[in-house]
Amino acid sequence: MSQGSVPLNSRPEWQALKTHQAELKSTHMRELFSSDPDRASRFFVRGGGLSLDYSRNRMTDDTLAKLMALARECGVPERIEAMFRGDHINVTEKRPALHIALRDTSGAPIHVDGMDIAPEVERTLNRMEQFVDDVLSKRWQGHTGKAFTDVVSIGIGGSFLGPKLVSEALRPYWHGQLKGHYVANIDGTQMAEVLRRVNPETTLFLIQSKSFRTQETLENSIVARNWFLNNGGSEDQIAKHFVAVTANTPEAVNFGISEDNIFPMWDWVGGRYSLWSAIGLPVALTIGMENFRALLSGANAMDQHFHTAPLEQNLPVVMAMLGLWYNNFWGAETYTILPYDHYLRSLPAHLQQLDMESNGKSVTQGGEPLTYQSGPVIWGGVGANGQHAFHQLLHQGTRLIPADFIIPLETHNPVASHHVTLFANCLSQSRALMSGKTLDEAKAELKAEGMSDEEIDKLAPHKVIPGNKPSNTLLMDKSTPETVGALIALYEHRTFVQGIIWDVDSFDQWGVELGKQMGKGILDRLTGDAAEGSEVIDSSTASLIQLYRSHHGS
Ligand SMILES: O=P(O)(O)OC[C@H]1O[C@](O)(CO)[C@@H](O)[C@@H]1O
Repeated sequence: MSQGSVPLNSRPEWQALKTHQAELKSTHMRELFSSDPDRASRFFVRGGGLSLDYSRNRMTDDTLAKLMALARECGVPERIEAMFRGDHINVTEKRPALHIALRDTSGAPIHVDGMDIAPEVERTLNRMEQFVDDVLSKRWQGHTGKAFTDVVSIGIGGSFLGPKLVSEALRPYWHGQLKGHYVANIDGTQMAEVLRRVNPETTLFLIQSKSFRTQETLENSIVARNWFLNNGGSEDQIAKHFVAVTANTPEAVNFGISEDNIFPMWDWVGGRYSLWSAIGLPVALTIGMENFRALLSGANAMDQHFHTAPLEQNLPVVMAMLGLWYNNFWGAETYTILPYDHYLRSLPAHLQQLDMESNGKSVTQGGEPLTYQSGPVIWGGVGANGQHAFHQLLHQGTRLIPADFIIPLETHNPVASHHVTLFANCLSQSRALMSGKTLDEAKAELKAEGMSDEEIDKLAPHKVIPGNKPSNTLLMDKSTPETVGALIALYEHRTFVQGIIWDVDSFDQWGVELGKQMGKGILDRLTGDAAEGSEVIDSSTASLIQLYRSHHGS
């Protein structure tokens, strides 16, 4: 629902933040720390097993109060309630967004249009459990009676990024019986590389597509089926090797998947929020159902926190409002995610889809053009590698890029003194971003090295690091199913809260449709199948098509 007639950026709470930003602009975070020794303990919040130090932000108590006033004015508490109640918060598609229901193990009813969906969620989890158990106990085997050794998951976007992230994040929990592979891309190289490594007698394929209409997934699934049939399998054995997860059972059946092998999805779960559903099957198969349920319960702990904590102590809300502070009041165009944990290396890619597909919008829920910025560009990479690559720009570039540092207090792999060194790297990066180095400090350093005054004057400006670069530090005890679940749920809710303030529909993705629609026409032209009198296309596309066709002699 649109939030009334006063545009967001004309409201008093917004204007107050604008004025406040102008006042705070010339204050360096160094000053904020030196004038306020309790800062770190005050700007610290815990929730769902995670802890957040957000003291290294361009903010004071007043900033927090003003940000929360804006959150209240925009109806954040009411919209959180609406989500948990199952209201149609996805307004353009007229449906709820109830990923929280997938991890609610309380048994309490959750209604979608008057129907309690909790029993269906539990039934599906039990079916997943049975399936995982059948495969792992070798009751469900390949067509020649051999146990499965590999699972190939075919899906793209939300039917790929979430499960892949969680599989990697929970590598220490793999039971080792099954090796997981993911194929998303329509670039045939990915499929070819996977098929080269697996055996048709011992490979299980999971076709993951909510719509069962996604071209990449369908074409890859056809390749997998043909490969199976050309390598010893027969039509009536497909049921032993192909399982689907979809909300579109008729299409999956049409494709040749046995109805018994189809796990449900629901239209009240968005693709990028679906890893908690049967789309998580590749994860459950590699870590076991008990660990998968622990993942759900970690996410549920974050849901409870999000639902009940006051805004000022609400982790997703605090992170959302700080992100918005830089996005809308300080001109930050991008936001970086820096996991200091090798197991979380795919987190930036997952959050990129989660956030950019959700909040990459330019009209309000009521269809009015936005007169302020919505979601930023999300990017990132694993620390400490990034320190030797892109961190230079964070430290000395001209852009303001807020960062989230994410690190577990304990590693699964206590190799030499690596973890404590990694931890030191993480803390020193966020500290360096905050404090920087002044010209006087740079000069003093060079002087101590014995450099001449003339050389110092030339070199010192290059050694100045402005600092005052904001970051959050998110901590967890260890990367476990529970903490990884909570971490992903935290970012889901952070995204939702920002969408509330910007008054966009965070649960639709109409923008991706145009490329899909145009793809068919261009494919027909590339293959020479375009009908007479097809739509006129621009000269750039036409000449690139020509280039491709002449390269292929057509
Ligand atoms: O699960 P499906 O229906 O194949 O869709 C895959 C992905 O495609 C998208 O629609 C974007 O193209 C995503 O929202 C979704 O996660």
